[in-house]
Amino acid sequence: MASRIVLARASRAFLQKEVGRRAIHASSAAAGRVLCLDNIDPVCVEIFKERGHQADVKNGLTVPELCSIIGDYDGMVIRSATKVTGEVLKHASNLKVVGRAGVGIDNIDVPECTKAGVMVMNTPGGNTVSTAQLAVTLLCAAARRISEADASMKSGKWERKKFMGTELGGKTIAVVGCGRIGQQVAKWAQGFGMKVIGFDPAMPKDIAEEKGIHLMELDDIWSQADFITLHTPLTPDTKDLISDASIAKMRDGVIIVNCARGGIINEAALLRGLESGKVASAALDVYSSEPPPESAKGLIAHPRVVCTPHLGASTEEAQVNVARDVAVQMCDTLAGIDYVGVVNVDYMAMANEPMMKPYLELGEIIGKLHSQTTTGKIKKVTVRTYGGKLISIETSTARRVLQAQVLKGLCAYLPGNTTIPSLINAPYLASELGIETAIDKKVHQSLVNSPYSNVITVDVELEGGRKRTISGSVFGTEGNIVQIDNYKSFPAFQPEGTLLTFRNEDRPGAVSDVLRILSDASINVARMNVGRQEGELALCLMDLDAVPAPAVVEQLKGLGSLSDVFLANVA
Ligand SMILES: NC(=O)c1ccc[n+]([C@@H]2O[C@H](COP(=O)([O-])OP(=O)(O)OC[C@H]3O[C@@H](n4cnc5c(N)ncnc54)[C@H](O)[C@@H]3O)[C@@H](O)[C@H]2O)c1
Ligand SMILES: O=C(O)[C@H](O)COP(=O)(O)O
Repeated sequence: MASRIVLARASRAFLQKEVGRRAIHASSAAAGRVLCLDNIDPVCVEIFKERGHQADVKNGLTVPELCSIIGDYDGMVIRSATKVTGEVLKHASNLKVVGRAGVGIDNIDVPECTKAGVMVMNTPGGNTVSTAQLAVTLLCAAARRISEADASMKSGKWERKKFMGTELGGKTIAVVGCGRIGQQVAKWAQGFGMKVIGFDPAMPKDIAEEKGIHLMELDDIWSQADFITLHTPLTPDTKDLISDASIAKMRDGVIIVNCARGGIINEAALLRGLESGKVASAALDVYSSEPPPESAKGLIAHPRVVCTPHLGASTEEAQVNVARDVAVQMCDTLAGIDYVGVVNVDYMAMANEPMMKPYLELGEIIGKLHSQTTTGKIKKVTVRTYGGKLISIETSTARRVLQAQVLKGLCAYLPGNTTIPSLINAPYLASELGIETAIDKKVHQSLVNSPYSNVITVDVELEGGRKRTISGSVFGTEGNIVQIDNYKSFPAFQPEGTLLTFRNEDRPGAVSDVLRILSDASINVARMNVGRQEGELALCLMDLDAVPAPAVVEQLKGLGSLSDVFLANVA
């Protein structure tokens, strides 16, 4: 028990620290510090300053330099150059949000950010036109061999016969990834009179047809296309999409354009395709490593490769767009007003809805109570919501945010957890700790025919099959615990501060022994609740005005009439 008390105190210190560190609610619109990296357009800093934040611009930082200063910042703005790794996050003790001024987030370790309770956002849309324009420019340049002809002329030659090109009109272009940029490229390709086919698992066929894109299975695309243009993110599914195997299925003389991400093309395979003549030409803006290493020089130097150094978003217009978007989005998020562009957690706006407040507070208390009044490893947590006002706010987002808040409370006191839990990382932490989670809309059997509405029930399954259930109900705006396991006649109560819970023999004197020990230790009992069950020990909860010393709890544990003595902090 002593070790549980030490843990409870340490965890409380943890939580207090967390409140100052991570809480992002509408009330905390205080000025923050934001670090702007990667040559972001100055409009970004202007907006942060207008909104009362301190914004520092630093370009070209080394990883150690970044690690040494990031602890001072609430927000960080990056483009593709800065890598947000676990190492950087270890030093980012105040960081709340990483804002990517652009689309690709493959330079950000998103799971590590989630684990650290840091939101990640991007600004899709701001550089769509710019990047689509570069893709079409490269497509034309590759089709008309512009860079070869340019190099030839610059070397003093006049080689009119050498650079025979190909027309786009009447040819088929495959757009792989039909999102914002892919659709824009498709539109302009149609302007050239091209037939557009495409592949995108997330795009409905009818919408694609409306946009003039004939969707096909990926495997069927290769043999149909004269041109292939890539517009997907780099994911495990898209890594090495262009490989020896896919190139072998392509038409002879195919032209490939990549303005999406290096890594989608296997560069060694592409070089082999160019050398064999299977691939007529390739146009590349992005590389598997940037700047490309020595080993990629053969590809870049190939005469039939047109290349640019990741310039898709490098137009004045796009840079202003993404810098403005990221600043506005981050200011709103830091103020708890809005969460546009956040990619790693989708329920923050719901969490800030005023009507959610009492439910979230109650859910967190139930989570804290569970982990502090249970021995044994927690295997599964099921959150149930039922009745009254809850019905009107019951969306899947509301239920998930409630589940996250319950898990936040639970993880704060869970042995084995060393990470500060937050609304952002709690579901991740629970899963890392091997806890299965579920949401259920059915009322728990202990509350069938109960008079309570607006009920949150949390069932916990422990290793070995034991189960525990705690239910709470919101009365007006106050959360109350209304049921623990199957104990009957349990008066509803609002837990505050320090709770002593125990099971006792249901006979005269059992509870008064406890009161005597507490009184000898000068600890006042603010409130007391007792529940009973036929043939079982009674359950007693006492709200204490002070935290008993470990020796006092040991004395209580020594009473032969008690079992399951726990001290819980629910503040
Ligand atoms: N070169 C540059 O400077 C530059 C600039 C902007 C964006 N980009 C890159 O371009 C990519 C596309 O940007 P966007 O704004 O169009 O993003 P987007 O999210 O609007 O579109 C991406 C599309 O790819 C699809 N997709 C995902 N996995 C796929 C798969 N396995 N196969 C086929 N399609 C798949 C998605 O469903 C989505 O429709 C981004 O990943 C970004 O990294 C590069
Ligand atoms: O994903 C993106 O938005 C582009 O790759 C742009 O990257 P950049 O901001 O480094 O130019």
